[in-house]
Amino acid sequence: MKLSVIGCGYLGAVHAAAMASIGHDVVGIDVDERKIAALSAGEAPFFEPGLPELLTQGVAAGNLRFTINMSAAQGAQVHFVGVGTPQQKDSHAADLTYVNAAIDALIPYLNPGDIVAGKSTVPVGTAAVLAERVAPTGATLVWNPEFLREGWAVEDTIDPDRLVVGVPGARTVSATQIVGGLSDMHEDVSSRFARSTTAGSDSTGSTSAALPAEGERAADILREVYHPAVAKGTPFIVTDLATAELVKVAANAFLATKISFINAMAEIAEATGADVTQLADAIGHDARIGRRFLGAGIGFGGGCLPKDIRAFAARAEELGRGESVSFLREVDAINLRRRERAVQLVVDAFDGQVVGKKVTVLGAAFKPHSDDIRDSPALDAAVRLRGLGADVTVTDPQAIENARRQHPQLAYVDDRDDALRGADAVIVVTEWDEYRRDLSPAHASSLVHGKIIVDGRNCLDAAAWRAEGWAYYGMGRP
Ligand SMILES: NC(=O)c1ccc[n+]([C@@H]2O[C@H](COP(=O)([O-])OP(=O)(O)OC[C@H]3O[C@@H](n4cnc5c(N)ncnc54)[C@H](O)[C@@H]3O)[C@@H](O)[C@H]2O)c1
Ligand SMILES: O=c1ccn([C@@H]2O[C@H](COP(=O)(O)OP(=O)(O)O[C@H]3O[C@H](CO)[C@@H](O)[C@H](O)[C@H]3O)[C@@H](O)[C@H]2O)c(=O)[nH]1
Repeated sequence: MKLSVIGCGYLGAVHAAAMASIGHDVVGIDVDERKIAALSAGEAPFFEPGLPELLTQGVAAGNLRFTINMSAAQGAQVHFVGVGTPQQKDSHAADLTYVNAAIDALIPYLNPGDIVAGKSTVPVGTAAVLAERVAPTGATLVWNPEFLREGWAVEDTIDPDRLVVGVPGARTVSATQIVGGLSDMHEDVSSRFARSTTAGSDSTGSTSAALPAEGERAADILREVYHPAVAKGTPFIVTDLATAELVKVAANAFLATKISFINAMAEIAEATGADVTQLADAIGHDARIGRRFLGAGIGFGGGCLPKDIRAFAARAEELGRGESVSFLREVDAINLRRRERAVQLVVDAFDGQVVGKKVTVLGAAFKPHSDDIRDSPALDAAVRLRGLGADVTVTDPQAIENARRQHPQLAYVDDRDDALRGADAVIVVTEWDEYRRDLSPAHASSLVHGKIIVDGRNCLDAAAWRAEGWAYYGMGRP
């Protein structure tokens, strides 16, 4: 199938390459000439495991190309839109400038019957407005939110844990509502539901939707796009536009809440001498809770969770439902307090005398396996420590170039051991294997000047570091 992917950043470049790898004929379009030049040469413009291989393969095979010309979208059957939706400069709301610009630029090249599939994370209600703008072209707008994690983006795109497609006119109804006869839906709903499930959606208890023809056709086309995942039984959930938009922000709100919950427990643990990592293990054994995303530490960052919870709260306010998600403000506040806490641990380790102390910051990316520094807790800590007068050196296996561009005032060293040499204190803020697994306390001891280590990710073996004579400080653990 011919596809276009508009916006070739962390989401779009991976989406384009992944779609080519499953056999589609893909053109990726972006306004950033440098990015397009790199991608066209088969090079990844950012670090994402597995992406270089897919790019080389697709570009060489001829079914993956990149351009800055929107006219290249003409003739594609599905147009994915994955441009950025950052936080607005002067508010918590999402900035939709790029989405609006991309749709406006695409409209002249749409043919009747085309599908425009929004992938950007947008405030609920955006898709309905865009659908009206697209409608005169005869194309159909659907919303197909993306759940990939950076660092696992290729795998998550090709083999997602679920696919969600919001289509126009759909009213979401659950199988139980229909089967149990509890629905107040129109009487022909069951036959339409049966049609949409036989089209391949539901062997998994997924919900589906009562679809008018346009929505049903759009859902079928998206099933064809994602054919390998659909064939292996990946839940394919068809909803209305608003539900699809909400699914995305609700998922991120839940993940952020889970992290802030455990970080709130870390605060209580700090006041009581308890160990939040043991607490997380213990509650995580309850299958209803689960251990994943209970990693207490310096908190969440990145280009998604922080801005998405803020945009969600801002949108809820606009809808007059601010109080429904007012807890997200607390989630945000807990998260930001952990950054302060990590910095305070360093300051306290020096009895408040941090001025002029050499502090090595291990990590700059917002998480390992990524070079993304958007709203990175690691860099936030580095900047704060420098602001307090420490002599800060930052190292990271992948993110130094991005970090230097954003924070040129910080000192950067590529090599981990060079960065550690002569340090008065070390703080681990991104749990790369290089710091978590491959750095032994004995080796670190041979490099540093002072044996103080702050474990901002609770990723080190506290006993092992202490046994080597280090003053070890974790986040919510003794
Ligand atoms: N990064 C992720 O892990 C991820 C996962 C799921 C959803 N999302 C969402 O996807 C969207 C994109 O995120 P990202 O991380 O890829 O951002 P990004 O900043 O890496 O990429 C956005 C790209 O869009 C391009 N762009 C901007 N305006 C354009 C236009 N008018 N036409 C064509 N291209 C244009 C930019 O040049 C940039 O390359 C956001 O809404 C984000 O919330 C991201
Ligand atoms: O137990 C945990 C897990 C994560 N984090 C931090 O949380 C942030 C986000 O991590 P993660 O969710 O793995 O990264 P992203 O790549 O930003 O992915 C999130 O944001 C994407 C963009 O919306 C979604 O598609 C993904 O499903 C969602 O996980 C990072 O700073 C992590 O260090 C913790 O502090 N503790």
